[in-house]
Amino acid sequence: MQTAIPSTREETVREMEELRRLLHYHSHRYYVLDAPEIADAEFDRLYQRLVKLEQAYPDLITADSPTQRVGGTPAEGFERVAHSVPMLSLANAFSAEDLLAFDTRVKSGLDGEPLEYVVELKIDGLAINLVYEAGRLLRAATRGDGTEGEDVTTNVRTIKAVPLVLNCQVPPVMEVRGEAYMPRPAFDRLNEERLQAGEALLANPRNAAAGSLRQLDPKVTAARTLDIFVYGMGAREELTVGTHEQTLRFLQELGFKVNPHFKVFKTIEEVIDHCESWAEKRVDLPYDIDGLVIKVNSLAGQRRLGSTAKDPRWAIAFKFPAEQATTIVEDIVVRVGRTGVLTPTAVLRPVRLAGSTVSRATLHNEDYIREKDIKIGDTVIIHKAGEIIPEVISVVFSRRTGEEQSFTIPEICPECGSLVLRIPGESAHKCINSACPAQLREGIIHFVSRDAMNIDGLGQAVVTSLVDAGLIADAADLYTLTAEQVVKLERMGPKSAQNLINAIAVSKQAGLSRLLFGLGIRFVGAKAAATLARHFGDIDLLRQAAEEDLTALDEIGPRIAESVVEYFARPETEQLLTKLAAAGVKLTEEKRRTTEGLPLSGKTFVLTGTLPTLTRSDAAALIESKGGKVASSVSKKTDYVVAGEEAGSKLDKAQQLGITVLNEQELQHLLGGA
Ligand SMILES: NC(=O)c1ccc[n+]([C@@H]2O[C@H](COP(=O)([O-])OP(=O)(O)OC[C@H]3O[C@@H](n4cnc5c(N)ncnc54)[C@H](O)[C@@H]3O)[C@@H](O)[C@H]2O)c1
Ligand SMILES: [Zn+2]
Repeated sequence: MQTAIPSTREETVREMEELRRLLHYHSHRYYVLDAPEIADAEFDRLYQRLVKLEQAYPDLITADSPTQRVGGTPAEGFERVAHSVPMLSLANAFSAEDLLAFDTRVKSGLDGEPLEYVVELKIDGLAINLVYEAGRLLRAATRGDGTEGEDVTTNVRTIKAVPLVLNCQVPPVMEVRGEAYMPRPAFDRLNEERLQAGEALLANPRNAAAGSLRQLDPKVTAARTLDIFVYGMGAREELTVGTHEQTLRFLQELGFKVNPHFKVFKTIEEVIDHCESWAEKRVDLPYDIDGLVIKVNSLAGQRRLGSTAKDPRWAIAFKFPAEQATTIVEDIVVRVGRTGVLTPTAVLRPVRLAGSTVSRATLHNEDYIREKDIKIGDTVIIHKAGEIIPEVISVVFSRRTGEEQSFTIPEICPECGSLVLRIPGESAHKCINSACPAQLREGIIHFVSRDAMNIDGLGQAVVTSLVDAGLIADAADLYTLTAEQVVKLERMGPKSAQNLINAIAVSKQAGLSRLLFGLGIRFVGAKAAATLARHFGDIDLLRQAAEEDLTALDEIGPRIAESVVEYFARPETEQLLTKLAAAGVKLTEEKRRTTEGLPLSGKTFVLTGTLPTLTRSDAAALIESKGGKVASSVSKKTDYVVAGEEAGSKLDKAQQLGITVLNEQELQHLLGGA
């Protein structure tokens, strides 16, 4: 999509019309049919584009523009209900800068009055308005277009967390608002059942929740295990609370389920830190959140700020980088892994996803491709959560043209030409050649990966060149490489060669747990590796362990134990370990790490910009080895900011907060000349 404003007015008019048409179409699919065709991030991009054009040409804003209206239209089949207080949407913030701008707007709206923010999780479900009369649930409605929603009372009654009668004295009429959602386990179960029944899978828990609440048969809703968190009130007569926080506590006392993770802050900087911290923590929640909601705490302040036609000025939604995106499968290629298994991979038209550009997604195996019916040329929705490689979750069948091509696993290995066989009883296909060069290469790629030895600068391309040039025949050979050898590789300058050698040297201290994982012992994942390392503390003790010593440990089952014993009995393992030890690679692990007594214990560092010789992760490893902590964003709790070339907003912030800024040399000095 273009980013510049079109040069002529006619072009702008045309683009705006097209955007409105697309946004209406997709809103209908999303809000009314509960069957989106594109990922939310793509919808948001189209929407932001329209906002930008409307800002440039305010006279071209039409009353029916999606930027002027809330949500969708109520669906057929339900009674319509008018909301006594409109149910608005929320403006979005996609970055710290957006939150700072929100803070500035709020402060000027309140003439600089002292201010507090309440930050809540943004549950990814759908808004429900609950009307209580004399303490009894009278009606429940969806948001609809904000003015009128659908009457879904009978269905909402099946949600156990919705109190039908309230605990104590309440005003004669009271409206409570909350988010109905489907917990992740219930969603996975539902999709599993649909898969068995040959029905279309639901795109995400939000759409599943919306679809479940809008069933004409309440028995279906009841079977779907929905839940609700409430977060505010609509009409609120005769209430004495003065802040949003008090409202939440009051609702809790009345017997409503309020999400426990809300917090009050005095500054926007603390709000930003808090929001960023949830980007990782959220994967541990049993339900989906798509961001956090920041609200002005004082209700008087909220009233003073008021609302636009679409959203309140006293609140904003901070959205995480998108985890889903829509793109096209341009090709399907096969990669041979370190165990010889062939993994089909989709080559995608590059697309932004969860903060990075993605051009590949795993397709796991042939059965997976069949099940999802993925073809070359298909438009697909892809998904990425946490650190996991993106996955294709579904095909947008309505975009099929008939030109798409089916894919089958090749019968001979694309790397060595040997025969490929399907492993009996599994869905995997495998190259039968145990000396297949792909296996060595992939083994090294695994060895240096982030959760293993974590060697920066050793990506796929460099490893491939090293293997192809015959410079390494096993992982231990990495440690005898010299900068002179490395610099001869294609696209390798003297500086990056030296950086690579530094990073390899740093990895010698990675410790037993990372090493064990990096060795790629069958069934030994990062977690089992950590358990083994913590328990044995030394690779020699682990090598002598019998299967029953291993299975005695929590989390180590017979399959892992058998595999570990078999691995250490191999002569080539013996050889490899001898070489690693000779190279000075650490083969032990402190049984428990404590930072007490270390020189940097209790100090928090933030790294920004490019340092002259150390990569970020090497610098972090050095700091941590001296007991320091490395954080991702600058706050008042930061002790030092280490800044290199092209340091950005973190450096500005450090200067604002008066935090000590170090260059690499000063850091090295602090580390004791390390
Ligand atoms: N993929 C598509 O085709 C498509 C189409 C239309 C809309 N969408 C997506 O829908 C979203 C826009 O929907 P929207 O207008 O409902 O806005 P929104 O969902 O971004 O924000 C408003 C809603 O947040 C919810 N919410 C959750 N927790 C809350 C809390 N603690 N306090 C207050 N509200 C809370 C409420 O339901 C409220 O109505 C966007 O993410 C957009 O990408 C996608
Ligand atoms: Zn092969």
